[in-house]
Amino acid sequence: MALSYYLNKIRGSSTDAKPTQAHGHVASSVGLGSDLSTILGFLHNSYVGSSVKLLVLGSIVETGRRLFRWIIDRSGIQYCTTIRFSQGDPAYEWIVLFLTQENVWRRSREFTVSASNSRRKWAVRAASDATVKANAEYVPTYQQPQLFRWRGYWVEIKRTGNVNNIDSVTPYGFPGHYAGHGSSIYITIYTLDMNVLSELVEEARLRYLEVNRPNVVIYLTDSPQFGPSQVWATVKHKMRRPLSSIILPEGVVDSLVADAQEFLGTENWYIEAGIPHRRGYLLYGPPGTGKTSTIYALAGALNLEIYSLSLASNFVDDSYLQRAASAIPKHGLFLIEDIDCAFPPREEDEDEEELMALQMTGGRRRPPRHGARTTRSMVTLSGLLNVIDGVGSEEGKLFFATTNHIDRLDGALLRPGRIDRRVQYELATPPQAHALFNRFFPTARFPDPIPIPAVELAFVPVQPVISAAAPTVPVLDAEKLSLQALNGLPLLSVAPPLEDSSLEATRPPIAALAEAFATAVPSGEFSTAELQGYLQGHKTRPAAAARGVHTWVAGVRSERAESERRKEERRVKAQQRKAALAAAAAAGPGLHGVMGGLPVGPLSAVVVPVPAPAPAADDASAVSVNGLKGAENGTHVNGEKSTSNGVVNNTE
Ligand SMILES: Nc1ncnc2c1ncn2[C@@H]1O[C@H](COP(=O)(O)OP(=O)(O)OP(=O)(O)O)[C@@H](O)[C@H]1O
Repeated sequence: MALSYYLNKIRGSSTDAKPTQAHGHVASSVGLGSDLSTILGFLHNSYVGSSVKLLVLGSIVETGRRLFRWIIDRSGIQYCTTIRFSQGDPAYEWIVLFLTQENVWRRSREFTVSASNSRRKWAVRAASDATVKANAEYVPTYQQPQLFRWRGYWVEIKRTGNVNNIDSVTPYGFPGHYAGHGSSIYITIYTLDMNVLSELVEEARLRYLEVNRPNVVIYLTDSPQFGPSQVWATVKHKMRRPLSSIILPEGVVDSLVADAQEFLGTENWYIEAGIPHRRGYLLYGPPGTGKTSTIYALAGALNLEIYSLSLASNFVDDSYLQRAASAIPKHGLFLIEDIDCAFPPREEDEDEEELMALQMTGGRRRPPRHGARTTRSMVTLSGLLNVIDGVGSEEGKLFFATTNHIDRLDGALLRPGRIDRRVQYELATPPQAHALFNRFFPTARFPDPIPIPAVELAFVPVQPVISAAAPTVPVLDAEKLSLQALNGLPLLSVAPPLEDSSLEATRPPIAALAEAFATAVPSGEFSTAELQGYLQGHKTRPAAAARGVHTWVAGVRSERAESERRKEERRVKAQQRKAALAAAAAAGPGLHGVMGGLPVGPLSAVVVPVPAPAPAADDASAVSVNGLKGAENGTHVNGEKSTSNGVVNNTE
């Protein structure tokens, strides 16, 4: 009754009679029958009826869908396969390149733009004109699932992450939300054939190798923002460097390459001999002698990817190192640069560190840490050795370490099985200087000047040039000169009378200049990098480079002497401060502060004996701590004078 009343109301029935309470069974069944017919009639005629029908139909379809899904799941029928690629894993790189080449993100209308750099961003081509120089990269920030055809199969791509957050653009160009996890790409292939998936991944990998053929791929570690398993999150691509560009004593590079090649090709031998298939190399020597360059060139020659890690990074501890090593794929080259920073520093460095610690703690000595290690790395020696020995370094991995301080390394690291080969790098020798000069000035680009016959020179209409600074000689650019001579053109003065230009015009052959350069470079005094830096300043002027090298050598020597002097001064001062701070700490509560690295207190004064400084030419005076000049043998601290034997004069 009540229902029919309200239905009538909705239909605009004129019956306004209020529903009355039915009494008795008959009355109520009659009422129900009339309600039902009213409802049916209502459903038949109104839009509400259509909606209800739709609702029922939808429910049936959804139930059917769920039932179908349930049957598929239970019966184990696979109609598609999904795989996930996580950022930080090398396979992520392959698939991103693959998708970019397949033009999957073509519908994107949102991009992040960044200046081109060596970090790989699989950006889309913004300009249709290929001649437009790609100074910027346009990386799509499109997150919608994409469907495309590959070899006749439907493939669906999904990406995770907040793609609109430009700040969180990854080195790969795919933005995401990185609060503890990186971006992932899901690929679903609609086929029952599982092989198709692995074929797709293999094709992606091959394309990646092909694209990177001219490059060496270098994976670097990043702070663990991409999650615990994603350590090699930064990828760089460097042009391959030919092995011939590495200038080392005869045979060094070749034997390294041959050794590594042999290692990679003898996996079975290692297995049969029961020896872990890995090989460790240590390249050691002064900075700038070519250690890193050798490794990069070797990796390029052998088609290896480099996984480079610095132990000094503040997020690299034992467990991170372990994870990083085990994430390196087979035939990856694991590189640890400056491996010495996992070892205790030498005494003098320790002094400086201790001094800093004392200053930071206001003169109070910090309790020594357990293990008494003051290294700059969080990695322990045992952690490092475990990684070199352990699972992480097996599976055909080459392990390279570099150091400038082999003396700091523990013997345990250097034993065969961990480091199988050591290569010492030295400061440049004259033959290296010679080879470097030839590399800078190849005769193909700097042909020997064609000797001008005297009779021909007599007819050269040279403009006399008057200059106070330079001699008035015929000034001829070497290259133009030879060209003109070859073309039979009259020889003319073609350059202003700068000293360098005149030098170049009349220069001897490159071989003679290289010889002169090599003779002028003292053996074992300069690194190859330093010589390279010098020659870079004379890129097009071999004669000037050869002539100026004497002056350059003298200049660098005097700079070094000056820097040595300053270093010694600093060392002495540091020792004095250290002694003063130690004394202040020993003096106890009377002193309660440190100012400018020196202890200060309200009334107390401490005078401590300090080691006599090395006599400096410009500072023959007694030690001055606290900015006051000392007298005789005494040392002033807080304005008071000590006695010659260092006894404390306390003013209190
Ligand atoms: N032996 C060499 N042959 C060719 N180039 C060299 C050589 N040594 C140094 N260089 C050049 O000097 C620069 C620095 O070299 P590299 O980084 O390889 O030196 P390193 O020994 O690894 O130095 P560090 O110990 O400081 O890492 C590079 O540009 C490289 O081209």
